[in-house]
Amino acid sequence: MGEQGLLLKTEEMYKSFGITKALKGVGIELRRGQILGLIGENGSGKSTLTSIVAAIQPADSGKMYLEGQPYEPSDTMEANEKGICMILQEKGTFDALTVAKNIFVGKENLFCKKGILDNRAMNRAAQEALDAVGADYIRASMPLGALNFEDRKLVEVARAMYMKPKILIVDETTTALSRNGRDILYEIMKKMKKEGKSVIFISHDIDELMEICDTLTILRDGVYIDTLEKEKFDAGMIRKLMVGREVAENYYRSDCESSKNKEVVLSMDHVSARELKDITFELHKGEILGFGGLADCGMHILGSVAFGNIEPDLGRVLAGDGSIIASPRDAMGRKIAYISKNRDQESLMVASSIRDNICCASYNKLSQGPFLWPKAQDAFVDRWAGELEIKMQGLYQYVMELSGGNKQKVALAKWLGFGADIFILDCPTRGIDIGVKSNIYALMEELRSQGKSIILISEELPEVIGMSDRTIILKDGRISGEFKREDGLTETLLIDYMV
Ligand SMILES: Nc1ncnc2c1ncn2[C@@H]1O[C@H](COP(=O)(O)OP(=O)(O)OP(=O)(O)O)[C@@H](O)[C@H]1O
Repeated sequence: MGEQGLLLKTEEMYKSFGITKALKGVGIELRRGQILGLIGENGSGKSTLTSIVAAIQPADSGKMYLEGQPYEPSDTMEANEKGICMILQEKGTFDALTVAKNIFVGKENLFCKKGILDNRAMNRAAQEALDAVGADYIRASMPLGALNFEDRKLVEVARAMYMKPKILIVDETTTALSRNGRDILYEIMKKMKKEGKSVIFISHDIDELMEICDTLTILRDGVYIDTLEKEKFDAGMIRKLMVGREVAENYYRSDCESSKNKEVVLSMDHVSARELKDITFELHKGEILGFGGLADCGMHILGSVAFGNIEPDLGRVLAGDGSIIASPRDAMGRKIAYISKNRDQESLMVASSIRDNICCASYNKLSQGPFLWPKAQDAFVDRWAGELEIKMQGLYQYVMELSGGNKQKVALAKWLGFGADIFILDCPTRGIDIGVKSNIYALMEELRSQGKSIILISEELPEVIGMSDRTIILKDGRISGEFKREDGLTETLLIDYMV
């Protein structure tokens, strides 16, 4: 490749956070019309590198070139003006503002005349931005807080695309999107490529990366490892380069038997709540019960209702002893744990330490009378953070400073430490790298063999099929099918019940 085709180049990028060396001399190259995938284990430096390119934070040292010229943006506005936009891993929007104000946050002056904001013009332009990315069903004048998690992400996509970027950076966004949202994003990437623009795409899904990207750059522990062109893509090789050792491809359960225990530990009795309609099921002891469907089928609400977060309009959620679960307090009293898909907002206290997050559900266990024993807390956190291999500087580090996958591990560590008997896991491996993913599946099998029960909600059908004793498919808020593990399930069969 001649320098001519080169759009962006980084050289010798270094970045440390205290004792953590997030980037150790990373250089990458991005060509015009290229979709470049970035892959690496949790904490390998992907978000750090791309957020420096998008000027969200500065590097400690290193050089960047855009179209052959030194590129030294002082803030995100300047990066935007130079054609670089980034869609963040977690929430980058404000609930209290309208969709339009979120799209034009910081750019309100585009719609100001003599100091007065022309809301109608702003709404019109925002609607055009939404329509242009295929999210025309989202209304620009709505408050953002009224949208679901997936649609909020699309607002961010519309905001980025309104800037007509030359380089779009997509950081682990597809796992936050519905199928429809993913298709929208893939279309955008393909269109950019056709127009000679470029994309940096971060994902943990190797199949997705191999399909979408032209080139893959692999990072490990803040170090550049290798770059592969499409014709050299090989899943086994990519995994090996990422982790530094061979990783088995098949990490799901190998048995084909369903659990036979009939003891009911949790049930829903004709529950209707928001988009859920007339849901009845029983979860048994020692069972993994999978829920699958399209992102808007109601399965994410189901998890929240089962934990008592959302009150049913009709029907009841019952614990095994027949008592009603009407609040998270009731749920925790019955040893029920819940991990939401909406990780940073609902599963974690990101502005608190790792220690507080892991201990917060277990203070009863860690206290004696009114006293909390710091040493007991430290040992507790050490044990569970170790079990999940959380990459951190120390127990007192803020959760917001962790990489995405390590945040997810903190959420899991909290509930494992709590000693829950029932786990409601909504997209538990979201953003988690393949090495740790297999540990989480092994952990789920172990919990099951200890007689614990799991509700696994996931948009990844292979995960649901691979791990569940029984699978329930939801469609438009209703149960459309129920299958046992031994039924020889395939994705194709289940998709027929989803759409
Ligand atoms: N603001 C910060 N303060 C302290 N440490 C940080 C901060 N941001 C990132 N780090 C650390 O830098 C390292 C690299 O993190 P980064 O988010 O770049 O990883 P990643 O490859 O994007 O991971 P993931 O796949 O989990 O999203 C991690 O150890 C992380 O904890």
